Amino acid sequence: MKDMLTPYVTEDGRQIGETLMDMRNITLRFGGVEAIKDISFNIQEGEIRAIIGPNGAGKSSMLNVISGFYNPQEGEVWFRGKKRPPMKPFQVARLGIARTFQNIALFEGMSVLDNVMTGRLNHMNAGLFSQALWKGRAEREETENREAVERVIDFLEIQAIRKTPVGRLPYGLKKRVELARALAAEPKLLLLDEPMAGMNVEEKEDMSRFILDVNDEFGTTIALIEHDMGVVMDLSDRVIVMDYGRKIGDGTPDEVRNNQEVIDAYLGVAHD
Ligand SMILES: Nc1ncnc2c1ncn2[C@@H]1O[C@H](COP(=O)(O)OP(=O)(O)OP(=O)(O)O)[C@@H](O)[C@H]1O
Repeated sequence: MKDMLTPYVTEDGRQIGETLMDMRNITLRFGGVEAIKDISFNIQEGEIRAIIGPNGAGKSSMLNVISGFYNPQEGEVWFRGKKRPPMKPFQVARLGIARTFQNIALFEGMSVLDNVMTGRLNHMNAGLFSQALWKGRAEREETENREAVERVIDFLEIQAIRKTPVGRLPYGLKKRVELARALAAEPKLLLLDEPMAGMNVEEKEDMSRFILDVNDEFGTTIALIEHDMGVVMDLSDRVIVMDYGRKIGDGTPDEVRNNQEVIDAYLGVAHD
């Protein structure tokens, strides 16, 4: 296997950079349940990195550790060359990590535009007091936020529904709006929790295209959990396979496909 810790160029010519996120010996427990058992892996700048595994393997728990929803009992989280102390999710978001959720978490009564705008909250620094003191700065910030939101709305081709309340949209479009909101934050690392869940074939194709375009055009590094194996193998540069809280495989889609332990886990071979 090639040394993935150094920058490399993918088969489709994308430049992958240095390590962006480094998870070192992570263990996460819920009471007596070890959801993550001593797992290490890295995510390199520009990569599309998938986490797969059977139900209950610990995938969501891992995404929740990355996004600060859970702080692991053991191990270290390194981001952009610095060890990250235990943090709250909003602090992690400020570092440049945005996410979408398995069950869509949008404001159903609000328009698409307003929902996407909430993705800019981390960029809104001018409080009421400073707005009064430095009106110019607050106005500049407002313009920047509007422009960032409009860019994302154009990019994800949701201009036509920008005024529509999210509650009236079909499922596939809601998922796209959620992606838009995460992207509006201009994250360094984008976490997608089952972006294709519940979608039909056409919606999955659209979502795959948008994920690839986001990665290609914005250079956003992406980590995703996804159950659709075809999608995972097509989209990802490298795949981590979890089973019962352990990491049983890590490598390119081909390496993972040919890993006997991974094959056994998916075929349901009994554990000792
Ligand atoms: N908040 C929690 N409290 C207690 N146990 C939990 C909690 N969250 C997850 N677990 C347990 O941790 C283990 C891993 O769960 P997790 O949801 O991370 O798996 P998963 O691979 O994402 O599963 P799925 O594919 O079904 O979403 C499971 O045994 C689960 O019951």
